[in-house]
Amino acid sequence: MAPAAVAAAAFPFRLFSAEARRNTRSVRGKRSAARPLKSSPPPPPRPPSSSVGGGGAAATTFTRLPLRDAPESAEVTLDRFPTAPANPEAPAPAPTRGSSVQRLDEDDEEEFEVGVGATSFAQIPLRDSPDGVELTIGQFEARAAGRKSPGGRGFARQTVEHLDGDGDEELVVNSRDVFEVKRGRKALALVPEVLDDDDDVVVFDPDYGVDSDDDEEDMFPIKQSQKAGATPRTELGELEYDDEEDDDDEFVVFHPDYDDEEAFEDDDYDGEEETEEEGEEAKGKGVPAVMRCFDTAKIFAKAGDGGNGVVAFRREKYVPYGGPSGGDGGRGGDVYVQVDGEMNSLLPFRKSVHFRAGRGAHGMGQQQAGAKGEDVVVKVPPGTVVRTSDGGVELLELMKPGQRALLLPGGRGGRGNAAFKSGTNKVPRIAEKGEKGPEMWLDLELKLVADVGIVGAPNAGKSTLLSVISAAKPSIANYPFTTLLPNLGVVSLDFDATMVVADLPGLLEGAHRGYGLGYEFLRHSERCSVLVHVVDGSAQQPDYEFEAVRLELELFSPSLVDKPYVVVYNKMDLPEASERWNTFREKLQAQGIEPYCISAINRQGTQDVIHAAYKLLQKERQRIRETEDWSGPENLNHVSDAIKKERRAPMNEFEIFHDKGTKTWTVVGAGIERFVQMTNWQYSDSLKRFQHALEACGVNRTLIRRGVKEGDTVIIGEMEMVWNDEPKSNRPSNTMNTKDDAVRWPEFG
Ligand SMILES: Nc1nc2c(ncn2[C@@H]2O[C@H](COP(=O)(O)OP(=O)(O)OP(=O)(O)O)[C@@H](O)[C@H]2O)c(=O)[nH]1
Ligand SMILES: [Mg+2]
Repeated sequence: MAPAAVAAAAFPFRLFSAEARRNTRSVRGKRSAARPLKSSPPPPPRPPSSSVGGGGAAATTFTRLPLRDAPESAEVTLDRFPTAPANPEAPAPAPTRGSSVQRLDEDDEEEFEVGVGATSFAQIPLRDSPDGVELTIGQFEARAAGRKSPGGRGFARQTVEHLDGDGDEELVVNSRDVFEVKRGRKALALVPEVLDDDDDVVVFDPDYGVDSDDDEEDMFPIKQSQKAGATPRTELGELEYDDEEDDDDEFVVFHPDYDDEEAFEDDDYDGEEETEEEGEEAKGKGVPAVMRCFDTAKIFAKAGDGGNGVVAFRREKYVPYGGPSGGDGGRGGDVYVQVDGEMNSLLPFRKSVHFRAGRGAHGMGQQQAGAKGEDVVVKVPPGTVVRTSDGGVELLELMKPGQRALLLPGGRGGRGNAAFKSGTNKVPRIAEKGEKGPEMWLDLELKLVADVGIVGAPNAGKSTLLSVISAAKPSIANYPFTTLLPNLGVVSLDFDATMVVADLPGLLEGAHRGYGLGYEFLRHSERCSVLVHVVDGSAQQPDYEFEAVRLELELFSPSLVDKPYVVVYNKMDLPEASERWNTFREKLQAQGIEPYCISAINRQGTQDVIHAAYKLLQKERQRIRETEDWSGPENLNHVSDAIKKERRAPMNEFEIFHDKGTKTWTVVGAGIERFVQMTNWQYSDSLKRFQHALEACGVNRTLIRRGVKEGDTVIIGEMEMVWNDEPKSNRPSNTMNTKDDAVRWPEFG
């Protein structure tokens, strides 16, 4: 049943745009003709309408634009007015006119409905713009034919990119209709270029993040230029419907409330991507290229939506009244994050940004449940920290190869009508939609992971030591703070064993409070299993220096001083160092420490240090293994646990916000919003159940108590309704207690 018809039921709410809200992002049609463009920028600011475009493509072309926004039988005429071409010399395109109605398949996931009028077709001119400028290319009026029309005004906009100098190849990066209806809201339509099937014509789908596919990687950045604009024409004309063109177009119509900004929210391609070369230079000053490129990444993850449950009844020979047999939808696929020991950078995430698990299959007749959606595994290198992009909350720290976390659990499948059978309702005409899978943007950061950290005062010779024991080439100089960022080196031992050694910036007194450069890197040294403490033998008081650095470590974190460590007395080639060696050694021996002496620069004594450190490392690894066995595996699924918990939120926990100006009441509550999201309005029993739910969980009562008035708007999740004061007798009050209609609550989990 169409939502409009459902609305006629005698309940306090009249539905007017539930489906529109729900479908704000759905897309129908041929994807090949109009592929989402990943690297599209948000639309540029509108050019001043007075400036006439120059240098645009010679040809103005047309596309047919199906606008479907109507109840089934309504007819809408959409009049459109072609623009003045960007090139004033070129002839203006002929006005065209069209009117048609199209009914989309209700079972199709990608169908959409919009609450403004009827389906109609129109032609609008495309591609008459200079590069990268958003143009208003036509204006039109929309009205419903043969009935009192809501009336409205609209215009079409597009942004074009010319791919090469001679203008042969071009790309419509953003083309949409904007129309306003009387309520003062806006509706947007994204339209594809359909004249040819070339892949170079791409429509920017604001939901592209969710629909990404691998091809998108080939997209190139788009440079924005604000060179010119075009003049919109407002002259009226009639559009002609062109039968020749295929009408299997992809298009999106947004709900009136849909916000322009929001449409591009998922697009994290900020200026950096567009002007990669210059952008990075400017941004990354002073940061080594390797650090700024590969140590952070931003990705989008979405768990699969649950499949829909269906309504079906058994129809068999000799079984005259077969019961309900609609199966449940399958669960959506999950998103996992897993540590891959082979990876050592976040570089791959520059290319693939979107990770979407598959949606669950819909239920079928004969009580067959739909299949579960496919899981997706995001592979990250060891040492990856996962945070929410929004707010920077740390979610996971994934250090060891093989670690795996369930990050986003797939949406539950909707129940089919077989699940709604009860003693009082033997022919339930109701089924749920699948639950939406959660989605989020995530920031990944790769932390330094080294087995051994070289610590010590500035200028002690830490980098020199690393340079002689590994192939690393850190900068070495005779002044403090030569090392600004940690250097990593892989040390190979004789017996085919390796360890990763980090040379850290020098530690000063006060480092634990942020003095010097050491603070950031003390955090890194927390991840090392073993420390090598280098002491400058040529210092005035080497033992005092040693104590000071130990104290800094302790003040920063007691766990650091508890780490096994090796003390290395350096610069033994210098006379002042060798003179003080014995005193130093005795002092440390008194504390139970056996120091090593080396001349890093001459590579003397360094092998002993390596072996000593490696021995400690092996012991430490063994210890970690044992304690891990004892403490059991870490629970890495707390993010999905939290999401699952929220899914169980009771429906009667909600808050109501009232906006007096717009007479809007917004009901906010995870439980009730989930209920709304899973309600499938195409089934006749759904509205009844929904109304019962509102009664039972106290939404109606609370609204009445707070003074809701006839005609006020009530919004719950994706559902928007108008409050209707009904005569008492029609109120569905106490329906919970009536016999004929037991309310079945959604099962959470
Ligand atoms: N004579 C002598 N000089 C050394 C030795 N090891 C390092 N040096 C010198 O000490 C100075 C500092 O060396 P680095 O390796 O840069 O010291 P660092 O500890 O990394 O210093 P920061 O990075 O500034 O904390 C350089 O001039 C080195 O040549 C050594 O064994 N003998
Ligand atoms: Mg150094």
